[in-house]
Amino acid sequence: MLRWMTAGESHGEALTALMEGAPAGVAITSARIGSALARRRLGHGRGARQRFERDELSIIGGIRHGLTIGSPIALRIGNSEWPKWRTVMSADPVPAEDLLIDAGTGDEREIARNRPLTRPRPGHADLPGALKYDLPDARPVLERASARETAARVALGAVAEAILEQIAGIRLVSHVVRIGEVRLPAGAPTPTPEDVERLDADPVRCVDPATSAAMVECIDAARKDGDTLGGVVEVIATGVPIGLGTHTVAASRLDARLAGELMSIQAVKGVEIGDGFETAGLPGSQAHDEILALADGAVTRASNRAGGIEGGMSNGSPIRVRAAYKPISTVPRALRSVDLATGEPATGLHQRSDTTAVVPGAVIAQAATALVLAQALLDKTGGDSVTECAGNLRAYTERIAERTHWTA
Ligand SMILES: Cc1cc2nc3c(=O)[nH]c(=O)nc-3n(C[C@H](O)[C@H](O)[C@H](O)COP(=O)(O)O)c2cc1C
Ligand SMILES: C=C(O[C@@H]1CC(C(=O)O)=C[C@@H](OP(=O)(O)O)[C@H]1O)C(=O)O
Repeated sequence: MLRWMTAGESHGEALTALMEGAPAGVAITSARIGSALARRRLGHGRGARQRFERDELSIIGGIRHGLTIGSPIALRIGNSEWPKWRTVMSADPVPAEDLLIDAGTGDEREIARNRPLTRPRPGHADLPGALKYDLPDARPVLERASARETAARVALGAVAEAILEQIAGIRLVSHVVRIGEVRLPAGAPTPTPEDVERLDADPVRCVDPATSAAMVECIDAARKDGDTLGGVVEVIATGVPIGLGTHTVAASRLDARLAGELMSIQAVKGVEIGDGFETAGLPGSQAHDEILALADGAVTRASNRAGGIEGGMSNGSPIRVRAAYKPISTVPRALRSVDLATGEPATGLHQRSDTTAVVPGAVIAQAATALVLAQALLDKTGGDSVTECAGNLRAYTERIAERTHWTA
């Protein structure tokens, strides 16, 4: 079974990403993983940190000469800003005087880094985390809650996309469909994997230039107003064979697995499969995707409102999922809070923040989707090598083609 895990803190030395269960023979390079990491850094609405921080990728294990070798894949994403955080985030104890609020440098940013974080931000992990883990300072909580962790998941997502592509020809694309109140109009074209370069070039990863301009304006207005924004992203996977996931075990349903993984992304508060929320209001006669033809393994449907999943299984149509991001909780126009050290009224901590995470959020949602689809694909095909997995998939699809070959 394909499994993955990440470790590391936002301002720590590095993030670590581990993947177990990838077959041997998947072509993947640090350039390909690096370009996924670079894509996550694109987009209008992020704060200063994205401009100066660099992801320093190294492949530690599981890949040799550009091919996976079947062993666990280990990736390290070093943080170029580590020297500034070496004391605050030291794993070993440090002398108390080094952690004084003003360690003598007189540098305001240095002072801010060292100060205990006792003014929890409503919407962030600070308050429940500090109380649950019995910590006087929310620093350790926000360090791990931070979406910096998504760099590790995006790196793993690049491996997952290579697995999907090389075994089954499955490809993914992600885009932004809403930021604040600005929405992609109904009827706008749905992007395909061929549109990736164009989407990368757009400041808000939007297919429609007029909507993109309105989204940029909306982000700029929020920033000027000391506020933050949320929005909605969509991920589309094409070339998915029938039968990934299962109706037989609740937790193994493909839609359940996708929803769980997407919901695990920082700030995601809603997941939609296909037109889930809209179809809730339609009569059944208009809500489903009529089957127009079934021949030699190919299914023709009148629509794809189900987002390519029926009964917890892929149905051969493109998979289409959406994730709703809430607005960033470090609101410059700080929200009311209570100081954890004194119990006195305070305002939530604010040093710097993104205005919106929706644009990188699309890329992160794509990685999450790729990981779940790769896991479901390998569940279906089994196999220790790409050749074996692809052969098993071929035998299965040939059987479906055989079953749906109608002779007069
Ligand atoms: C790409 C990305 C960037 C984010 N940047 C910030 C930020 O600058 N400030 C902030 O308060 N939250 C930011 N968040 C959201 C927090 O990480 C998230 O709200 C927090 O961990 C609490 O988790 P929850 O919102 O899922 O409940 C970001 C999220 C993502 C996906
Ligand atoms: C570093 C990243 O995102 C960070 C995620 C984040 C948060 O609270 O989630 C808060 C911000 O960091 P800071 O509080 O240090 O300014 C973002 O920059 C990244 O995505 O690479």
